[in-house]
Amino acid sequence: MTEPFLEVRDLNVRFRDESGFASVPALDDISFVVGAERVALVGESGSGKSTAARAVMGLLPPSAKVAAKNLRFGPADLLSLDHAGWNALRGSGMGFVLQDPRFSLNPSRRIGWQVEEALRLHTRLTRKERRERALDMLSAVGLPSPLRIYESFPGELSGGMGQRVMIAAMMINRPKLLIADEPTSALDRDLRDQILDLMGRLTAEQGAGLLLISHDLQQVTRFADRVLVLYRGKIVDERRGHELSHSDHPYTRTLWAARPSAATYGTRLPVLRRDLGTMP
Ligand SMILES: Nc1ncnc2c1ncn2[C@@H]1O[C@H](COP(=O)(O)OP(=O)(O)OP(=O)(O)O)[C@@H](O)[C@H]1O
Repeated sequence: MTEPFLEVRDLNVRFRDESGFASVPALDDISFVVGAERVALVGESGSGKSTAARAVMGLLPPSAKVAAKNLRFGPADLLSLDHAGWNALRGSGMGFVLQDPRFSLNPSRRIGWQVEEALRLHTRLTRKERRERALDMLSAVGLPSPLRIYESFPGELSGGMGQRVMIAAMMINRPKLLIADEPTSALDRDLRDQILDLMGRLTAEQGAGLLLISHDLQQVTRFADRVLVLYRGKIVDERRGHELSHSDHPYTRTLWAARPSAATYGTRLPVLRRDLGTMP
């Protein structure tokens, strides 16, 4: 692996409610790195996948207490970044694709304006250059008639097209890391692999890393270089993607056995029973 872009060491997150901080942390000292590769975080519902992604993106709510021995993105210490530092990082170093583009795209702005945003905020490109880059990017993500899409509003696009637009907007300024939190779970089954492959291809072409949060073990097995398995806020297993199905770890085996069938495909992983005797 190349030099990692993201380094997470002993990341601990606790949420607070009216009665104080939860006794069980949402993330219990997890450590991992991501370089120019595809890393997936999997685990049942509530295991901490989204909390890990949000901690890395600086998007946890104020009720979260975040501590870590090390939480770095390149030279940036994420624990001490101020508002301006986060804005700079989010527009140029890291991109995010979330579950449903309807919540990420501004419904009242044209697609072109939104795809160009990172260039407008973080580069000195002229209006004409930005437009050219945006049209190239819309074409690179496989959208037909980029010019028409450029002039459209989000409400005129399907979910799959919206997700392609998000990917274009996130990759246009060549980030070092793309974080995708369940990016395909709102899409029809036949679109899921296409969208994932698109993110994989663009990140590889740009020499970037991809951190994928997924509950779809089948998808992850095919796609990820490395898979980190989360259970109750801890990383309990780490495998190469294609090795996940024959992991000898008891929790991974249970998770694999509980993966949705064709009939239940797309649903969240169930919360598994808690009496896995040999669990760490
Ligand atoms: N804003 C919050 N306030 C309080 N507790 C939270 C908050 N967000 C997450 N949690 C708790 O943190 C733990 C991890 O949740 P998280 O959403 O990260 O899990 P997940 O693996 O992403 O689950 P899912 O697959 O259902 O999205 C859970 O116990 C959850 O209830």
